[in-house]
Amino acid sequence: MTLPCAELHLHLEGTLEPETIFALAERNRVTLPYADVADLARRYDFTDLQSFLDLYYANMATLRTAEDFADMTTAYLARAAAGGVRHAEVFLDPQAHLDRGIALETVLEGVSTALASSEREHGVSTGLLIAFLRDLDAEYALRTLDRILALGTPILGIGLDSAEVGHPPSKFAAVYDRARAEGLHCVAHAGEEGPPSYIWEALDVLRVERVDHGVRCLEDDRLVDRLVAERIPLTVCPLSNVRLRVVPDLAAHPLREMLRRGLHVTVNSDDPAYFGGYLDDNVGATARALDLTPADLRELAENSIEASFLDRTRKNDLLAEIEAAAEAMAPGGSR
Ligand code: HPA
Ligand SMILES: [Zn+2]
Repeated sequence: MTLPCAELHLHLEGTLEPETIFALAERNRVTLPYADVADLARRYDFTDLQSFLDLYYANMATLRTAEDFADMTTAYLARAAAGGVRHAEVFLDPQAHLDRGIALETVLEGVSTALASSEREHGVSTGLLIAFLRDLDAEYALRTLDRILALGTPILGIGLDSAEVGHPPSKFAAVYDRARAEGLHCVAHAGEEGPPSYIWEALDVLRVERVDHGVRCLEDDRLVDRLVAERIPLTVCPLSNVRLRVVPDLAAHPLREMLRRGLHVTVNSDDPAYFGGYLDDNVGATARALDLTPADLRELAENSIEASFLDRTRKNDLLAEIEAAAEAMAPGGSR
């Protein structure tokens, strides 16, 4: 059994399983360049972030209608709930769909409809983070943000994803200023493939409240000290880091070192359909590879709640659920 927790780093489009991609292709009469599901699954042998992104964007061609976006979101929420997720703050890449000629309204309607019924249907509260593609220009991001705000779709905040190296956070200063002025939360991918200086920029220029990935902070002691002192959460994704060769294998993953150094780390799945597992799979595999203790697992679950953008009351309720579950799992407990 996994402890109740929050998932804070999850790309909805990264939850499209090979079987779903084929089902959507058939429904929308999209011709895929793969012979069958097994042929597609064989291509999930990535060498770096870009090799994954190429396939990730290509497979989005199967998403056409609001129903497709709703079904993708619902399938994720059901699977996440089964793995102990009680709150999810999820990324969506609207520009990747706009660039394929899908209307913003279609994308947002499908996703937000599924998110709105999640608490009732899956017991998972939700928030939507709009991610901007950092390899595209900042003016396009700003235009897209303005259009989303004009539509009035409820959103929790913004993030920055896609190809990191060569696209430092400072490029998006104006976008983050605008989002903050609108009362939105601000997060950004930094220090996945990019250097520690990108994490500094995300903090100093974008003034992010959380850093997505951030594992390369360990190359800079002064940066680690700052992240600890300011209690900035890092949304770490262990299986993603292995599959994108940020680390050689799980046994070499720095998660335990990060915990020991006092960093506010959480475990997340990033793109679970592509990287070999959902949040519970990430926690389980990492716990085995790194010999994490029950106290470590409880700290990770508690961190995920504290690092979320939930209000204090809901955080306290979920922390109480974690405490009860941890006690039930302890030797002599009821489970
Ligand atoms: O892990 C990621 N990194 C950057 N961009 C992404 N887009 C989806 N997943 C990722
Ligand atoms: Zn990510």
